[in-house]
Amino acid sequence: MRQMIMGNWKMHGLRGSGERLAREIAKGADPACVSRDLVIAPPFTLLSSLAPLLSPHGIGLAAQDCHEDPDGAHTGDIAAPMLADLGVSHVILGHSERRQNHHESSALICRKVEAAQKSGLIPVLCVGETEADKAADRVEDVLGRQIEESLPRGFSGIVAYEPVWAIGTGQAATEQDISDRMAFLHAAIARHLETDDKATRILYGGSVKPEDAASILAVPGVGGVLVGGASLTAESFLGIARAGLKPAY
Ligand SMILES: O=C(CO)COP(=O)(O)O
Repeated sequence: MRQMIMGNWKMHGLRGSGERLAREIAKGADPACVSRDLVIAPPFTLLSSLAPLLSPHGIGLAAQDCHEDPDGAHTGDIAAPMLADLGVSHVILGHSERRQNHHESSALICRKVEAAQKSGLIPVLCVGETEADKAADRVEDVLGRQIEESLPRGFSGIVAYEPVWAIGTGQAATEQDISDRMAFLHAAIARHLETDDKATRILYGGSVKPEDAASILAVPGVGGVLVGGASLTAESFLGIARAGLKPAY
């Protein structure tokens, strides 16, 4: 399975700076794209202007959230069909910043995943434990519950394992921890969906940098990485996209 390098720009980028960054990534991306799938998730405001800059280079376009209904009286929200209409290919759902800042429950996230799939978008469902969960030795309980409650039965998409304590802290999880969590998540997803153990691509996210990307991407079971801060310059994002690849460019 091809690995995916996904950049989550979060709430960063005005038109000028966002389009400039997308152009720089697109310019350097073609050789890196040969063996990995690249996807950029800018804020909603940049989706339509980035679509024609990224798609000719085979780079996917992701939104960072969507509403669970296809339309309706929901001031300020964005529906999945609106995203599909702009040429969006993926949507990040259940990111810990939305679970925390917007009190999103796993049940709500599950409905969003279903809405995304119905519109032909590929959901990227985020799960991850907090520092307190880790300290209380309940990581597998928390991850297992998030999988059970956020993944609809007919799930067809990507899962991202993002330990909350690793996000934006500069402290990525260790390779051993990532390997253990990948094995646990692959088994939990397969059990829940009654599929093959390795059928679902699982990304790792949390302080991924160009320097440690090659070793993280080499961990068994890792289907790619979801990158926050280091996706905000072309140099570091492309450094991660190329990490560990033979220099055929
Ligand atoms: O939240 C993340 C990606 O969705 C990770 O963010 P950082 O790479 O900045 O830690």
